[in-house]
Amino acid sequence: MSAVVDAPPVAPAVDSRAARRPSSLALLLHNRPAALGLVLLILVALVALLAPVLPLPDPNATAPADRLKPLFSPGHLLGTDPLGRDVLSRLIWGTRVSLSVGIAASLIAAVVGSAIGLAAGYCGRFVDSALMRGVDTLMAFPYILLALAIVAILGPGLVNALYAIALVNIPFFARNIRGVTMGLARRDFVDAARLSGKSELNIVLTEILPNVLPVIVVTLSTTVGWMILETAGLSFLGLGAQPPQADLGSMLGEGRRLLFTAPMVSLVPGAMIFLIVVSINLLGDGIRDVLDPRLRSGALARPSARTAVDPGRARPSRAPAPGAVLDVAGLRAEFRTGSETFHAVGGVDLVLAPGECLGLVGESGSGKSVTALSLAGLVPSPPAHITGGSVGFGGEDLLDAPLSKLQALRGDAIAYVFQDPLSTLHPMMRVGDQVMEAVRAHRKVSREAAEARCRELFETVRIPNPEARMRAFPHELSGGLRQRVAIAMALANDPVLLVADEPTTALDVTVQAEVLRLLDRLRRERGMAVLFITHDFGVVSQLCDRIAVMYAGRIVETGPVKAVLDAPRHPYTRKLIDCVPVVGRPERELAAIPGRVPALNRLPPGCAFAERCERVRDDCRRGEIPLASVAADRAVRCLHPLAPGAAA
Ligand SMILES: Nc1ncnc2c1ncn2[C@@H]1O[C@H](COP(=O)(O)OP(=O)(O)OP(=O)(O)O)[C@@H](O)[C@H]1O
Repeated sequence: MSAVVDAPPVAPAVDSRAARRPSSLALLLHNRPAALGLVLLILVALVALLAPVLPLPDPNATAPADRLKPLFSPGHLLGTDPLGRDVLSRLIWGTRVSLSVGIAASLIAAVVGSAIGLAAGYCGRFVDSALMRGVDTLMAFPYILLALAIVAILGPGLVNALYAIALVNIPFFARNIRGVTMGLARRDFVDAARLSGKSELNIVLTEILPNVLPVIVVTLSTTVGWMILETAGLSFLGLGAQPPQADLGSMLGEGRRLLFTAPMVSLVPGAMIFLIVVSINLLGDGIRDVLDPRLRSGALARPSARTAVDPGRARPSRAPAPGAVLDVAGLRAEFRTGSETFHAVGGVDLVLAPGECLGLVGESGSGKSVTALSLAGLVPSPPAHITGGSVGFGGEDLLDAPLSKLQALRGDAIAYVFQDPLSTLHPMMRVGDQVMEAVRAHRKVSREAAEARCRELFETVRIPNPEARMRAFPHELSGGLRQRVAIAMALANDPVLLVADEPTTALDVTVQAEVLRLLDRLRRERGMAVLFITHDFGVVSQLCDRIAVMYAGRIVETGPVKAVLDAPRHPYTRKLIDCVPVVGRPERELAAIPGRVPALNRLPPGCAFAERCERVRDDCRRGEIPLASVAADRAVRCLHPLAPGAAA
């Protein structure tokens, strides 16, 4: 048994720190701007809360003899205002008032607005129309005019300003929450709750509300600052806090007339408003990041145009495979989220000859898609990083190629077809236009020529009545037709390599058989190499020349399809094949594979399948296990492989 590939060892990554999920507070504090906002806000709130016990002069006690004292005067650290009142004392008491009013108004707006949004979004129809027309009416007036009108009716005063600010902000919450609720109300888990006999109110409170809550909290955290500003605005206009009570807005208003002679009187409350609003906004952004796991993992961050490749990555030591279309060696990719690292691809080798079809199979999460997407740098970074290996294509290593080269190859020499065309096709564009766009992205051709090419492609993939179908939108086509459109798009520029990631999983068996026949015909006619990702051994045996079985990010067995399926050598391949039902053999026992795939952030040393393997011995758990040649064009990553004659 000779070693085919000496892959660098997988780090025995049992890092207990990495395995722990960081708490929300830890994540919040990890975000520096948010942590700064939190600290500032806590400081301001603490000082405001402690106002009654701090040794401050009476904020409302006037002393005309002490009027407009400058900063750092004895007994008046921040000076005095035109009535001789201590500015520091008024600032602290005013901050207390402004914070309370801003937070109270936000809470009222959040509770009432969210209740309206939940009711409108969940009930729909008449309730939605009635509630939303009311909300639209509120939104139709400029907010400050509306607040002025409300205060004019109720009379000036801080409490009335609070009601006014809360009221004008209700539509903001109502609209946001209605939108989110409408999306959730049509989801399967809500139908399941209804089927379980839950009442509508119960569904709203236990199914919808918990899902909406992060949105409410995020909206709240970002609007408190805004409401403090609005309260200050009303007080500035003399409609909020009434003399002698201090709040930040009224202090600003009082200092306005002395802006040039005694600027500190207005600059001090202005600076405090700025500080509070900035710290709340920084904190609000941090809370949003923590509450949304997609933001935390980087999934919502705009991914860079290519997967990040570590500059000092481990390079393969083997010679390039002669004549191969694709020559992947020692490919390693990982996801870094927070303090955790998931080793999704751990040293994969793949070689594809022109016109060859290689089936990449393995359980869900084994790293098939990440491998396939890494070829053209399509795994989103953050959080992905390619940490090792090479991707030989067209005589160069694509991991070293500049972005412009990758962009020129994508959709041209390397094309992809995915499982769900509905999510990859543009919902608002006619399918013909999308295929034409794919052609024109890489070829300088006229619209007429692109249209003719599109028609030709639709005929190639056997879409009936191509003229009419070209004008259809994706949702107007059946699943099978949509997948044919996706294949036509992939073929638009005669790719040398087609990567098909479970392209038939969502289709029924008859359509699946048609699409497979189509792919088989196309690759034979065009000499196109196909990397076909699937869970389905039936599909592999029908379409592929060779098979590569993946487990926990590594190829564990590879060889010609018939040889591997007839007599698998790796116990994992054997188990996978045993899980497949065979028509006409009801007596055959279907054995589920016991145990689970190991966590990719805690891969064990040695064989990753050891825990689930009946043939495991001590040496399996020690050190690196190479992918070793066991016959012509066959290799297995196992120290104790099955005997060659052990037929499946
Ligand atoms: N954006 C991501 N952040 C963190 N981990 C990810 C991300 N994308 C994929 N992974 C992880 O990488 C591993 C490999 O995923 P991949 O999609 O390649 O599996 P797969 O074999 O194609 O599975 P399936 O057959 O279900 O599509 C999985 O454990 C997955 O959880």
